[in-house]
Amino acid sequence: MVPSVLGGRYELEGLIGRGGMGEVWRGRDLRAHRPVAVKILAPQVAGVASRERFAREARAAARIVHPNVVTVLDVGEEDARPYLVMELLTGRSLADELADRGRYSVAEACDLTSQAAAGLDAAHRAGVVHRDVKPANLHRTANGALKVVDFGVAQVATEAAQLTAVGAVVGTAAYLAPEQIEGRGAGAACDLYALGCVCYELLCGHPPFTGSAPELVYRHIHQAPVPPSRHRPEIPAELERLIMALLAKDPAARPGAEVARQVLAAVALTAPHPAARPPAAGGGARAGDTALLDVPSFGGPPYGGTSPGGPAGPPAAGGSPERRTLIRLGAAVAGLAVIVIGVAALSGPGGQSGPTAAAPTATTTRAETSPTPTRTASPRPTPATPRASGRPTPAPTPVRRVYGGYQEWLAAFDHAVQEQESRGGIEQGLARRAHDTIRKAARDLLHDRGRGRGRGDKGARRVYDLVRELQKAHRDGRLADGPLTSFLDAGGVGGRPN
Ligand SMILES: Nc1ncnc2c1ncn2[C@@H]1O[C@H](COP(=O)(O)OP(=O)(O)OP(=O)(O)O)[C@@H](O)[C@H]1O
Repeated sequence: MVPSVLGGRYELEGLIGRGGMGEVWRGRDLRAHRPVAVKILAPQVAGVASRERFAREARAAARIVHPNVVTVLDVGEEDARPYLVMELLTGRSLADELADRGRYSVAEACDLTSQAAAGLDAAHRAGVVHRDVKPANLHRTANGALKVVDFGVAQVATEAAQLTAVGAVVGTAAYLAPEQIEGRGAGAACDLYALGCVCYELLCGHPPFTGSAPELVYRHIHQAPVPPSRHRPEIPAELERLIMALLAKDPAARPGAEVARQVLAAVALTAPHPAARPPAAGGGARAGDTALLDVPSFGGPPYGGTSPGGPAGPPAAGGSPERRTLIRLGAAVAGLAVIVIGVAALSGPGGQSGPTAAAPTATTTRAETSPTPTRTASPRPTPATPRASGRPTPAPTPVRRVYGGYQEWLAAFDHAVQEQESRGGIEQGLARRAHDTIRKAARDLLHDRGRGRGRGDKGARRVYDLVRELQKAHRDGRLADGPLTSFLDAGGVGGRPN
């Protein structure tokens, strides 16, 4: 029996679902007058030790404020049953979606997994490990944002289970890292292993290992996964390398969440977008041969030597492959970021002034849903000053300072177009052209790979023309106010057209 009001504040309105740990209810915060979701721990996992641990984990989870992590609002206890109050999510879990629709397109799978990686990165930096990453704990909201739910709950379940059955492992066997199974500690790297399993499943329709629980245990520990491209030949090579690295048996050999996010976001951007370009029937050549991001290996200590269970630090210092990759990418994009800011400067009112908003305050449109933007541009960069010839001079603080790179800025641009499409207010043809231009520019940029200016320059100019076209469409009423115009306003590409 569950009381109808918890803590004198949260009124329960209806059961959303039941899991191994308890029940999730739709409710209302009577004090703040807003809808909430309430997770109530099942009695069998609500022993005294578990209750204390649950409260600790919930408080830790509440520290993670990120657009890709469900917001924990409160934690309490009623009749010896601990409960957790969260933001109420719209949409459905990826497990439900997978069951209904089967595998995802490469672009969509990478976009979703990159969002999950962003959430995990924020958690790991806050010292919180999820330990039960799986499609059922990844929730896609109605506006397309992905939220990781159930942080820290698995640890409570593990401890509760160990009280009753020595050696019991809690988690979903298909996503358990070898070190978790063997009880060698479940640090941040176990979330990366599970993320690799999830990405594999979104792409192939099934996780890397299947079978009964004992078979799964054996396979996670001893078997090499079948490369996902054997199931789906169009999987790009760099994506396959990432997935195989995430599935490394040795936790120290797995990449960190931020590296995973970058690779996934880059692949999502350049993989064929089903809405814009339906994939050719029957597969065909491996798209990975037009590699985007060179990620030769993920050797080295991705967690900077943190102990199991500790936070994932930034990429290892010195010459680790991860770091070299980032530096190479940075070198490749820096010149172009400057060009784009430069041309943006020309698009300001009158065509002469500096960029009106070269210092966006939000990273991507997804970040708008967060009460606290994840990264902010501070201090405000100095605007680029166009030369008399119209060619830009290098901007001292390029966009990449805010977006992490031109590639990422393009990804945010593309995402803004997608968001605008999902809300309406943009002509279909215009949206399709925008996706095509942005993705082609991203491909051209990677083609250059730091070899100096070439196709990437042309791509940057096409992006500039696209911005102009969108501004004109806004003036002509073919593009309504929304996520895309906000992006253009905030993204260092000139002021809103008059
Ligand atoms: N904040 C939320 N807002 C809306 N629905 C939610 C929220 N959190 C969880 N749910 C939904 O509630 C249902 C039950 O979730 P719960 O976490 O208890 O179970 P599970 O994840 O399916 O299983 P388990 O806890 O055993 O891993 C799921 O359908 C889940 O998508």
